[in-house]
Amino acid sequence: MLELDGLIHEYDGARAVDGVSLTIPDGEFLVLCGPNGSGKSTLVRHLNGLLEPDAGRVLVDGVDVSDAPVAARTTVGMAFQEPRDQFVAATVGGDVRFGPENLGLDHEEIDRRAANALSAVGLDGREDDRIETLSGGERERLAVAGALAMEPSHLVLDEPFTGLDSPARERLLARLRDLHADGTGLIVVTHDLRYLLDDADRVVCLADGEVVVDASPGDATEKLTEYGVRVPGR
Ligand SMILES: Nc1ncnc2c1ncn2[C@@H]1O[C@H](COP(=O)(O)OP(=O)(O)OP(=O)(O)O)[C@@H](O)[C@H]1O
Repeated sequence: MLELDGLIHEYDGARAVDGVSLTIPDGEFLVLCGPNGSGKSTLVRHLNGLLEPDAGRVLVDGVDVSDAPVAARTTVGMAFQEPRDQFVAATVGGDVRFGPENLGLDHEEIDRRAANALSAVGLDGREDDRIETLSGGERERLAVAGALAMEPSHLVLDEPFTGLDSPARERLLARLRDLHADGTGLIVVTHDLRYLLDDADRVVCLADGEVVVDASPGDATEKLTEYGVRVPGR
């Protein structure tokens, strides 16, 4: 379970997250939406200790993330919108294998995870490609594959559909549905709900760093348009 308790984050005195409290049960598929600059990326970076709260607490399975950042990073996997700094190896295969290797898994398991993750994002057969030769969209897909390969209990994806064409988007959506069915918690950050609303359990919308909607997808849609979030059929 993930718990945010009165989370506040400021950049040079400007409040990006303004007292957010949320409990996210294991296995929940949560969509986190809101207009540009509403604090979504800042909020999710707290879930695995990439940022430290100015006030409030973040707990992963009851343990404060500040006390156990390594455990939090194993439990909560994350892939970002602009993955420039996320790569640790020179090649696609090296990068996607890096996380599982660090978990000390055996070779067969690492091979299985790497193959599954690359296939989910349509980068199968590209293991030997150098990352510097990938397009922007391919880099985003590789960042998602790196998070998938960790097989974390909670997977956080920040705008994962941005660089994807329609077949790639469908493939990733299918993988997310499978993960959810298998019990993985998903938190997908997006300002465009059109691809996700049918699958999500819950929609949370931020505006100016505060939670303004926290509802089932069916109940949330009417309010979301007020906050500039695209919903199906609108
Ligand atoms: N590293 C930073 N330094 C200073 N201010 C920042 C930094 N990162 C974000 N901010 C500011 O904090 C606020 C929240 O930004 P954040 O990126 O969390 O929002 P977001 O909802 O993810 O936005 P977007 O949808 O545009 O990605 C914005 O006003 C932004 O300008």
